[in-house]
Amino acid sequence: MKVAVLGAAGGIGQALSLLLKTGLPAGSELSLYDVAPVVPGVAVDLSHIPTDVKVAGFGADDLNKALEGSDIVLIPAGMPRKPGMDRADLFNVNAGIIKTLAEGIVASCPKALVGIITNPVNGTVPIVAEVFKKAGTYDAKRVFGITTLDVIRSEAFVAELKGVDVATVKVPVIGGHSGTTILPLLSQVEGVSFTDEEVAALTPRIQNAGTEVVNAKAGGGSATLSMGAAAARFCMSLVKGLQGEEVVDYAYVAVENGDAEYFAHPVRLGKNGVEEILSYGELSAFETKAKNDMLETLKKDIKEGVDFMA
Ligand SMILES: NC(=O)c1ccc[n+]([C@@H]2O[C@H](COP(=O)([O-])OP(=O)(O)OC[C@H]3O[C@@H](n4cnc5c(N)ncnc54)[C@H](O)[C@@H]3O)[C@@H](O)[C@H]2O)c1
Ligand SMILES: O=C(O)C[C@H](O)C(=O)O
Repeated sequence: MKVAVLGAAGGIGQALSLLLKTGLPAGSELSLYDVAPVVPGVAVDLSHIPTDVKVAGFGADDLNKALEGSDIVLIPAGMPRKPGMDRADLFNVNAGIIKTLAEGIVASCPKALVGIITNPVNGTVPIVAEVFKKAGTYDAKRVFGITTLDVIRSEAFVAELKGVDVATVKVPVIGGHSGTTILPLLSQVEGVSFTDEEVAALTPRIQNAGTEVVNAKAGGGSATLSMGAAAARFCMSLVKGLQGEEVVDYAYVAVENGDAEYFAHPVRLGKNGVEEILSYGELSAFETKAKNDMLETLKKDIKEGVDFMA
């Protein structure tokens, strides 16, 4: 199993690479790519951890070498937010980065499963899909926007609010990855119930959790450690799927006849990536309204990504 991390020298990239060095199955290869000159050093540093995962670092000119033969490519490359910015404000800078990296994937590992972290995820996932379509290598089952951070935050906040063991909490989160497009389905959390007031307070807390971190870091970036943990967890779901295990996880994927062209759903993962897009089930009246209200924003974000490649 070869996993490539593009943007591996950044805040997320380093945390994620550490977790993959210690968590990937024995015999795996971890390929670290970044335009920052520190990336070979990150690889050397990680290589001193005694696990059976081989690490190599690749600098700016070696994207193709970094990607060659990859089964999974994770992309946390690009600029993070500062206080006062929306994720959409990152589009102009990050769209070009994502396009270049997607072109590298076309050239070197067109069959890889690709997990996109770079914001704004609502628009960067369509860019990757459009690059692959242009090249004739698109397979909708292999392209994922990673929304696991919304899921793990929901688990943490629900456990904290209800005083239950976090290991037992499962919270479905659908939609997109910004503001109101993030829709936690609190009505479907098993074993606990919420008052209307709790739902009205917890839903925006989950939706604004990224901003909570951005403000707390006071200009020093956005979530990196929790995102590293989230991306590592999602990567392990992809790995298990590739190994033939049946896994269900949440991700922002292309959906036919869905609420929008791309929408985070529960998906059944397997050897080909998405084996089945599962229904998100019944929504409460609160969730139905929240979903209907955010669709215009989500569709606009998606169109921005598609139009960038037109
Ligand atoms: N999907 C999510 O839930 C989620 C969560 C947190 C952050 N993010 C996003 O992830 C991105 C990275 O955040 P971060 O905190 O790690 O930022 P960071 O600035 O710490 O790291 C970004 C890294 O990308 C590298 N980079 C820039 N251009 C590149 C290119 N063309 N090729 C390869 N590498 C390149 C930089 O050199 C840097 O090392 C941001 O866009 C941020 O908004 C997404
Ligand atoms: O909020 C951000 O800008 C980063 C990330 O999307 C998050 O949810 O933490």
